[in-house]
Amino acid sequence: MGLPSGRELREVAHVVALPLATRFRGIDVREAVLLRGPSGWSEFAPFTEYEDAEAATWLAAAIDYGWGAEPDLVRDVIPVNATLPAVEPAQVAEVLDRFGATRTVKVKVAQAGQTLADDVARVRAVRERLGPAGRIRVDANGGWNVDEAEHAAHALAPFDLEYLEQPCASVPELAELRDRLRDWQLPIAADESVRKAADPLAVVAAGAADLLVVKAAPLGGIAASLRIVAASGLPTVVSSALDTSVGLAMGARLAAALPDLDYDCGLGTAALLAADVTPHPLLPREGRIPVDRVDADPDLLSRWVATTERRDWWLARLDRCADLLHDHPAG
Ligand SMILES: O=C(O)CCC(=O)C1=CC=C[C@@H](O)[C@@H]1C(=O)O
Ligand SMILES: [Mg+2]
Repeated sequence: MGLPSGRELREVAHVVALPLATRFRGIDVREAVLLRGPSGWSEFAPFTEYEDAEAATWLAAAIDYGWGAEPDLVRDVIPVNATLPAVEPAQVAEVLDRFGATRTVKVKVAQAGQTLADDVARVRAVRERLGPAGRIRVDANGGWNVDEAEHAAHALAPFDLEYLEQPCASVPELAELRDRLRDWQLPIAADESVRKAADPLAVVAAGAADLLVVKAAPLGGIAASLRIVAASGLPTVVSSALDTSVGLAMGARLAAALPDLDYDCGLGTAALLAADVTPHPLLPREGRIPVDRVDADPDLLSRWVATTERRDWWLARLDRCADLLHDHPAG
C-alpha cells in the first residue's frame, strides 16, 4: 500500500465536532476527521493534547483502515461493555440506560479532584444496578501510586471486580502492585502502558500485567494491533478512543480478527455521543455490536461540521502527521 500524501488526505477529509451526551475525559465535544479512502470510510481523531509524533501513529491506523487490506475475520458480533465516566452515583442509572441491557460496566475511577469514597460510591451504585452476575472493571488511567492502588483494591473488593485497568502510571509500579495483589485474583490490565509506550510489549516483558487493553488507533491499526497481541501471549480487551461509529467499526474489526476474545470490549461508547456521523450509530444492542464497516453520511457530516478555525487546525495537523509518516514509514 502506497501512503496517501497530505494533499490526497485533505481532499477526502471532513472535520466534525460532535456533542457528547455525558462529559468524558474532560470534554463535552468530540472532534474527528472522517476520511473517505478506497477501502471505505476511516477516522483520524487523536486527542487534541497529543503531540504530532503520537498523533502520526493514529494516522497510520486511519490509513491502514481506509486504504489497506482487510483482516480475516473469525466472528461477526462483538460483546461490549458499558463505559461509565466519573459521574455522581445519582447519575449512574441515567448514563447506563444509554447503553441498554449490559452485563459488563467499566467504571472510571481516580479522577482528579475526587476521592476514593467517590469511587466506592459510584462502583456500589453500579453493583446494585447489575446484580451479582454483572461484571465490573475499573479504570484509573494511572491515577494512583502503588499504595493508593492497593488501598483502593481493598476498598473496592466487596464489589468483586473483574480487573483493575492501569491503576498506576508506570510499568515498575504496575509490576510492584501485581506482586502485592498476587494472592488476590484481581488481574491488572495495561492500557496507557501499551498505547502510549515506545515499546507496547515492555509491560509484558516486565511481567507487569495480566491482560492488555488494545486500541487500534493508537497502536497504528488493526494489523499492527494483531501483531502486538500475538507477540504478547496475554488475553486482550479491545477498546476504543471515544471514536465516532466509523472508528468504533475499526475496533470491532480488530476484535473480530482476534483468535481469542475472552472479555467484553470497550466499543460501546457511541452511547456517550449525542450525535454521530451515521444515521445508524454502533449503539450496543443486548450488549453487542455488529462487525460491519460504517459509512459517514454526507448530511450528518454537514450538520456537525467543525468551525473553520477548528477545521484548519485539524487539516494542518493531518498534514504534519502525513509528513512524519512519509519520513518514517511504519515497519
Ligand atoms: O474501554 C472503554 O470502555 C471505552 C473507552 C475508554 O474508556 C477510553 C477511551 C479513550 C480514552 C480513555 O480515557 C479511556 C480509557 O482509558 O480506556
Ligand atoms: Mg483505559
